Amino acid sequence: MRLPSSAVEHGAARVAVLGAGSWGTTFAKVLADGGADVLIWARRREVAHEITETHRNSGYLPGINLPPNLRGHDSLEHVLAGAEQVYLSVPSQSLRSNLASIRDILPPEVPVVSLMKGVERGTGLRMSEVIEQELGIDRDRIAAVSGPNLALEIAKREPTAAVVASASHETAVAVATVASNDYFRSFVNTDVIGTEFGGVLKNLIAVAVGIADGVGYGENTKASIITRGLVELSAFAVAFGARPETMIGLAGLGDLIATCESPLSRNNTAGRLLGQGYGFEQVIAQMNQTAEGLASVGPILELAATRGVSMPIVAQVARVLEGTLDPRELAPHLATDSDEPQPE
Ligand SMILES: NC(=O)c1ccc[n+]([C@@H]2O[C@H](COP(=O)([O-])OP(=O)(O)OC[C@H]3O[C@@H](n4cnc5c(N)ncnc54)[C@H](O)[C@@H]3O)[C@@H](O)[C@H]2O)c1
Ligand SMILES: O=P(O)(O)OC[C@H](O)CO
Repeated sequence: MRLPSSAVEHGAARVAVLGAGSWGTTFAKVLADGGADVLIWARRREVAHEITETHRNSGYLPGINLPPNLRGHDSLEHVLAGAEQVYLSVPSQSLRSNLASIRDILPPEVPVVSLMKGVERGTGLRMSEVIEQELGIDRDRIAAVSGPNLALEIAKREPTAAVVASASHETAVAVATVASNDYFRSFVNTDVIGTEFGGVLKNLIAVAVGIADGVGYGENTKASIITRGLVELSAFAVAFGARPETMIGLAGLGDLIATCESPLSRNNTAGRLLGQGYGFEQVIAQMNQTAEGLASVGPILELAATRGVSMPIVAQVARVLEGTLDPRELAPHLATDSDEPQPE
């Protein structure tokens, strides 16, 4: 495999980012601010044009100036040609169809990096699994980035850390080398399962915290949901092969704190609207950005059932979404299987 870190040593790495929403654009800025020569693919020509000509993506990152070494284009062929690393940041449910469009034009051997935090409805597959399946590439070429990474804060250069996970340590290091700068530090690990599931599951707990917020409950309720949520997400991820320590790292606890505490979080916002009494369809209509948690609830509960993992908080979120549980009834102490006192 080509190791792009060498490209950094000898000059700017040429990287491609697919998806020009808030995270794709912010991550492209992270890469560009780290010295890479970045081309970002936008579905809409006017967005690509705005990025290149005015160094803005005003629909997603209002008030943020983008660097000149970040340019936009609406042609996948153009963006991928010559890329040494490829980053993917489209909504999780659209990943598979987007991969079908790049399968034949992906440069050989280059790392493919998921920036996404969802699982695929219908299959329950993590994004790296969808990439492996749809592109037919070796898993050593695939990496996933996750962590406490609220886009707008990072776009403003607020210091942040993330973790790059790959089955191949070399790939993780190559990606982390390019995806680091003076305000964004990438750590590495080889626990792809834990890193990806951390990003997916914290979204669901953030919806629950948002619901509690919307109802008007205070800090005790939210802290209880976050703490019990960490137990729940760790039990789930470990049952699927994650390392326990990953779940208390940046991609687990770190992201859980950021997403549950921030009004910038779309998942938290969606939960708050539910807690205020809006129905699922009304919430969807009010969201103009992707809240991955809403689509992940079903597949996560299906996966949990296959391994006998109890997920009381996520199950309650599902019931609020389907309208069978009053948001005021959501409670962090409820267990799905027993009313008897449980060990913490
Ligand atoms: N925004 C964040 O703070 C943040 C941080 C970390 C990870 N993420 C993850 O990044 C991923 C992308 O989220 P985002 O925040 O950029 O979402 P977004 O809603 O801001 O942008 C999504 C982008 O995908 C495009 N898109 C929509 N449907 C598409 C389709 N069918 N095919 C191709 N492109 C399509 C949209 O036009 C838009 O450019 C999600 O999995 C999210 O969980 C987001
Ligand atoms: O806005 P959210 O809820 O998708 O969260 C954004 C990031 O995942 C936070 O790390």
